[in-house]
This record gives sequence, C-alpha cells and structure tokens, in this order.
Amino acid sequence: MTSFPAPAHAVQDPGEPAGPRVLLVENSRAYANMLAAELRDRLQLEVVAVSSLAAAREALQAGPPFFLALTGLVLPDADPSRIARLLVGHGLPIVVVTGVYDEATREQMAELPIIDYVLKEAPDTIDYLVWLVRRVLSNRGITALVVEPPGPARAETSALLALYGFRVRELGSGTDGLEALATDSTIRLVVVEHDLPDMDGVEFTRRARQNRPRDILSIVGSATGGGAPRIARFLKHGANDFIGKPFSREEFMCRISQNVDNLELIGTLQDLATRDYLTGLANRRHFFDAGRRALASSRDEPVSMAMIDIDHFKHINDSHGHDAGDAALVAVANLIGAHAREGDVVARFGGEEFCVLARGLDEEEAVAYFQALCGSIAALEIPFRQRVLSLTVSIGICHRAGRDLYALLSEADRQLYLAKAAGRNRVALQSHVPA
Ligand SMILES: Nc1nc2c(ncn2[C@@H]2O[C@H](COP(=O)(O)OP(=O)(O)OP(=O)(O)O)[C@@H](O)[C@H]2O)c(=O)[nH]1
Repeated sequence: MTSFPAPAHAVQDPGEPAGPRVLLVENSRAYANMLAAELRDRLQLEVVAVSSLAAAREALQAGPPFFLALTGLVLPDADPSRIARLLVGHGLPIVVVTGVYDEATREQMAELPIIDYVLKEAPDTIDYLVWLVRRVLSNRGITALVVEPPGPARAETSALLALYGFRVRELGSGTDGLEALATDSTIRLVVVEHDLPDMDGVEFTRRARQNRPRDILSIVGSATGGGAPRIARFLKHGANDFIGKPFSREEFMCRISQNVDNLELIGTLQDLATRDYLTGLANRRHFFDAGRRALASSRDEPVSMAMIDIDHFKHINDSHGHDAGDAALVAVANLIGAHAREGDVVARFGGEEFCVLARGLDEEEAVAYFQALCGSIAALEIPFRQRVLSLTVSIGICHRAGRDLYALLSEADRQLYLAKAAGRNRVALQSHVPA
C-alpha cells in the first residue's frame, strides 16, 4: 500500500475565503474551452485554463488558491511527471485527463496522490469530470470519521479521504468513535475497521445506527479477511457498504463517492418533500410534522400560533404581473424567516399565506413579536424591475396551550379573518390562557 500525506488544503480552514477555483492544464485549446465551459455553466466554478507548465506555475503563484487541478500530461514544455509533481508540490489534488495512458506513464504516476485518471476519448468523459469535480467540491463540507487503531492502514484511508476533499477525523476505538458521532453533526461518513480494541466494527455499526439513521450517516465497514460472513454481518447491522483490505484507490474512490452521492440524494428528496420550492421555507406538510413535535414537547405551556396573510395580494399580481407576485412572496418569506427565533416553526402554508408556531412567549410578548413582524413587512421595499413594491400583511394569533394543531390553526385563521375585517395591516389575537 502507498501512503500519501494529506494535501495541504484538503482539510479546510473554516476561514478560507469562498469562491472555489479550479486549475485546468490542457494543451488542446478546443478541449480546454469545452471542459471549462461545462464546469462554469454546470457548477458555477471559476476555471483558470492554461496550456503549459510555465503558465501553470504562474497561475499557481497569482491569485487565490485552487481547490483542484485537472491536468493533461502532454505539454509543450514538460514531460508528464513534471506537471503532476508541480501540482502535488502545491498541495493540489489532481485529476489527470489524458489521451495517452500507457504502462510507463501509469508507473510514473503511481506514487503521486492523484484522485483519478480519465481518458479523454472515453464516452461521457465530460459528464464524468463534472460529476467528479462536483463530488470533490461537496466533500469539502463533509467530515469523514475513520475509526481504526493508528497505523499505516488508517493513514492510507485518511489520506485518500483528505485527497477527495473530506475533512478527516481519526479515532482509534469504538467508544471514542461513538462519542464523536454523538457530538459532531458534521460527520456524515464513517469508515470503520472490523478489529477495534474495545468492540468490533460490526458492534460499532449497530450502536451508531441506533441514533444515526441512513439518511444522516453513511457507514462503510472495512477489514482484512473474514470473508463473506463478515461482510454480511456488517451489512445486516446497518453498514451501507463494505470494502476489503487491501483496496485499490479506484475501488475506494468509487465506493465512497457512491455512498456519499446516495446520502445527498436522500437529502435532496427530503428537501423536495418538505420545502416550498419558491420561497425555500418549510412547506405545509413539514409544518404539520414539526408543529406536532413542537406541541408534544411544549409540556402544556401556551404557544402562539400565527397565520400571516398578504393583504390584497391578488392586486399585486393583477397590477404588476405574476413574477412580481413571486418576488413579493420571496421577500416576505425571507423577512419572516429572518424574524424567527431559534425553535420557531415557520412555513409557507400555501398561496400568500404563512404560519409561525412560536413557543416561550407570554401573551404580551406574542403580540409585540408579531406586531414587530407586521411593521417590518409594511416597511419592506421590494425591488422589482425598475419598480419598488410594498405591501402589508394581516396576522391572526391563537395564544393558548393545546396539543391539537388543527384547533390552534383554525382559531388563528378565525383571528386572521377578524384582522382583515378590521382593516388589514394589523394583528388580532385570541387568548385562552388561564389567569
Ligand atoms: N404570484 C403568485 N401568486 C400566487 C401564488 N399563490 C397564490 N397566488 C395568488 O394569490 C392571490 C390570492 O388572492 P385572494 O385569496 O383573493 O386574496 P388577496 O387578494 O390577498 O386579498 P385579501 O387576502 O382579502 O387581502 C390569487 O390571485 C392567487 O392567484 C404564487 O405562488 N405566486
């Protein structure tokens, strides 16, 4: 096995400035233009394309750092290994994109920390590269935990994960690994060795799964030997995948990437199911789930349920067009979201209607809280094509204890009707809190 030092910037410094940049070293201008355009369009990345070793050196010295380099091997001023060594020397993870890939080149490159070799002529190469770059970019937001006693095998696994962009944590025992999982929510991937000093990797997996389900955490078991029964035990006890040691870089990269892809796909599907597409707020369905949970834990304390409805919204659509209506909905949603306190449940209930379930406020505080929101919305100036839109909302509040979400909503809705009837741009409250 070959052990690589972690690339200097693969473990992210939280203070690093945003704006990910990719360096593309490619002597065919046509190919460079095509690939750079795809990366810019599909991933909104800044791509710096150069066609020689000298230009690559210059680009590395000027401007903010790159997070990844895609490089060809045939350049007018360098042999294949020189460009690769230059990039590695700058701590850059590399993807080699080449038309030539023979045994001699493979041997020259084998010792270098290279994420992948991609043959230009292979079908779907551009799509694959876009996927790979997106994968490395997303990995930077994920902490990967390696649970394995210290040694060359752990160093190898960690170095590969760092090369793929993950933030890496290493722990030597199952107990420490479980504690890290309980306290660090950025850990989304665990690679766990079977032989641990205090429990085996299968037991670790079983315990980790008790409160970290598959939509939150991906677990990959790993072992030397043990055969099919060991693999089956890992999978039966909650591992997403298994990788036998020694593994090839390619296999490791594919398995890890597929597992993290799946995790993100689940996240995307959950987001689609629970988020309102236009405003990004939670949708009605999510509000019912989160609202019920909030009521169940409110221990019979009074809560404030508010229905918020934009006044004469139809008029905005009719006079300025549907796009203006959408812009207004987004602006109001942003303001409600920004006004919310930690623990408030906020959603777009439908159309031009929003709702907020707030806990921990007495009646007076609830009125002040929603009056402030009502005032901020009335003061909002919404820029829309050369014009500035303004609007008001009416808010109905039900302030009382209760476990029945529908009953609270229905009373808040009745109060909303009263606020509209009393002239709009105001708050109406009904309270049933015993004195
Ligand atoms: N632009 C836009 N309009 C929407 C959307 N959802 C609902 N609407 C419009 O919201 C308007 C709601 O109008 P009404 O229910 O008559 O209420 P209103 O005009 O706000 O009047 P009051 O509530 O009585 O103050 C309708 O014209 C809907 O077409 C949306 O997602 N985008």
